[in-house]
Amino acid sequence: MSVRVVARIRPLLEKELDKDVIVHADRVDDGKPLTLVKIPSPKNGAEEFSFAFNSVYEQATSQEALFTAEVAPHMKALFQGLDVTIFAYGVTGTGKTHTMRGGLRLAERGVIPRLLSNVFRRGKKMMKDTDGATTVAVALSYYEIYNDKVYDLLEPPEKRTPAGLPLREKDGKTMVVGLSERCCEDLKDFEKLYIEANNNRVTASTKLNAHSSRSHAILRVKVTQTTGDMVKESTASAIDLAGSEDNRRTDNGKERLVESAAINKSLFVLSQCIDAISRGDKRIPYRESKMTRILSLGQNNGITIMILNLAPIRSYHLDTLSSLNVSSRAKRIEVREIENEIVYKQAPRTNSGLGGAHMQRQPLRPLNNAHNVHTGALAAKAADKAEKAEKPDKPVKLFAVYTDKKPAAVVAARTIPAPAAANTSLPRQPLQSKSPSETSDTLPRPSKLARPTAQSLLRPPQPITTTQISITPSQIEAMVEKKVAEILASRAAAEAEAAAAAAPQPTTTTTITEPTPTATTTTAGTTTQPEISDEVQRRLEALERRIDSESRSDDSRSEGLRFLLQARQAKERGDEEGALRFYERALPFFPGQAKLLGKIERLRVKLGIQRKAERKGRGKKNRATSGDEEYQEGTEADIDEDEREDDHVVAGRSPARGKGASKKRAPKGGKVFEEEEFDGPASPRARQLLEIVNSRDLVLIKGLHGFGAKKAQDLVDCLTLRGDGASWRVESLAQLRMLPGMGGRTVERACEGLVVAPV
Ligand SMILES: Nc1ncnc2c1ncn2[C@@H]1O[C@H](COP(=O)(O)OP(=O)(O)OP(=O)(O)O)[C@@H](O)[C@H]1O
Repeated sequence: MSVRVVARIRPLLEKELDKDVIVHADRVDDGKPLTLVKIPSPKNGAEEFSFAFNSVYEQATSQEALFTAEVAPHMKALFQGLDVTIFAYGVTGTGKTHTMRGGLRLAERGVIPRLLSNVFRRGKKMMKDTDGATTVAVALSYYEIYNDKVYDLLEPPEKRTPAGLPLREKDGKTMVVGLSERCCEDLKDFEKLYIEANNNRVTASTKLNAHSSRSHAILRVKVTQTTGDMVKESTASAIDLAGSEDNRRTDNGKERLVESAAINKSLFVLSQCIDAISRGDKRIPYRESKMTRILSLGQNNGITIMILNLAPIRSYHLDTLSSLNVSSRAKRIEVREIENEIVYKQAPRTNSGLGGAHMQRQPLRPLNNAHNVHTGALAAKAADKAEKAEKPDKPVKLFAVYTDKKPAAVVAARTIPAPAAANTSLPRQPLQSKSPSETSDTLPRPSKLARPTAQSLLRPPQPITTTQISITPSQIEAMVEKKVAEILASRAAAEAEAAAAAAPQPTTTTTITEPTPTATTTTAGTTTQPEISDEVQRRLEALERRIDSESRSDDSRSEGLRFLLQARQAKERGDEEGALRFYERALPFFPGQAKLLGKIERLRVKLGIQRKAERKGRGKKNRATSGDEEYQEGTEADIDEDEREDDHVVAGRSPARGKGASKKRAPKGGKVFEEEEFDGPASPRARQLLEIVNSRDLVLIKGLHGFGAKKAQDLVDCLTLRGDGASWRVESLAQLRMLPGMGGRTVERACEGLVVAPV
């Protein structure tokens, strides 16, 4: 199923006039529902553009009507185990926060409080209908992404660290490490938490909106249904994106401009993701911003609803066209409606507690078992198969990383229900407590998550009988290697992950679960899956730790890149001292980087700041000189401000090049691009330049080599006028050269300024 995209036109605000209204809802035919948004061409008012959506809501639409039509129908699916994501998108001041949060009065309450009210009501009904056999727990996490950093809104601002919380991919989902989660008993509980948390959100006044959200806010509502020892978990996410804005209209000051750049960049990346998915590209640039990583549009399973908020008046004309363009393409994104797996409760592991809504750590499992892999149809098929084979009732264990050495009675004791909702806000505990010497005497080791058949879900779980098995060192090696490959592969490429998830998922897999002559035994007709020795367990844990630390280093790298970006922005503002400060702050993240050292050195010289080495006298002169030499040489590992992990081509001005660097990048004759970039097939660099130009994003265009504010502005105006609105695109560098104010040299320089990232 596709992402559902609906548009909502807000009513006129005070001081807005009827005569300025240019956006209308319309229908394809009389008697059909409203599905079209109509807006005149900015160039020729007599001409009208029409954009089709799944549904369109007029100015007069009430909060209740929107919720009833768009969100309430999916509440049942949420309780069936599907994740539901609702996000509001649009220009600043168009009503996103009003739609998602709304006002305090009953009629003005937005999607979020209504969603919570619905969840509590359903939960209570379910408990009542099952005479308490099923319990429903609701837990919230709430965070914002501000200037591409993640902050927990349920924690007071004093607790924020400058770097924010890191992200991590796990089981195909992006999670925030260290995020707190609060249990919520009822609507009152929620409201208290929510109001308090919203006070922590970064908002500020812009000319367009007195309370503009300067951050993307993400509320996650985790619903946990427990029946006996079966646990079904699903999450509703409500996302209020910050508004894209045109800085010409906002009168933003310096700080607001930095925020705005971050907001616009993440929204630009979102639009790039939407474009890439709708074009069917293999590579989707999710990782370019934290917001797109978290939103994972088209990657996440479940139901996704995008609400496009629109202002009806002329002063938003071009912005409205641009957001209509983006969101109408989002309709083409396919999402898989796949329920979350039911899991069996297990005794809490002592090393749990990375924190966050999804952060209960579990033993490493095969990837195809770690995703939401079974549809209702598959589950039914599995049940059918199980019945036909007259297999025993107990759940089939697909993968286990612990050796059960306890007698069956002890194993059975593990099925005693664990506390319903573990508070995952605790800091992460070291893993050492899992060593057998510390746990085996007093605590039984936690049981594994077993993948149940649908048949088995209907019956009480049986104790699992296991036997000690032996595995050779080479088998262990093979298992660990396979696991490493699986995990690294899952992180390596979004496309590989999407392809793997889209492919039919086998119900049993991996060498670990495959019975081998030594690993499988039969006891009283019950086939047990192979168990894994403590040694494997230890190695898998070491692996987990390695992956953890790798993902942390990813985050610190992006932190460093952020400083580089800030340095570049400062440089462009002419604030060389600021630029120097940011370069220096970036240095610890890229120790010894020749190019970075060179930049720092040159700025210091320019600003007349004496180098430490010079101050300390001759004796140390050599060391300082070697720094210079390093810069002159350039190295393979040089870092550019705009470097991005996943991209082949990176936007932005290329940093000043040392001899070595220019040698590397520029062909003879000083040209860093090939002639074909102008007339022949578009090179990656040319495509990147065209993408930036076609984005009409002033901040990005201003970042191009040789572009100042005026040239960028002229180009955006020219594109808008030239092509009857936001849909017209410059298709080639030759075409770009022909635009007024461009010319060969300008395009050439802009192209030169783009840095081709190493492949
Ligand atoms: N459907 C609506 N009915 C009544 N008032 C609305 C509606 N939509 C928006 N508004 C009003 O419009 C103004 C701007 O709305 P809001 O703050 O929700 O915009 P926004 O898109 O979230 O802006 P930003 O991105 O800057 O945070 C607010 O005063 C809000 O009350």
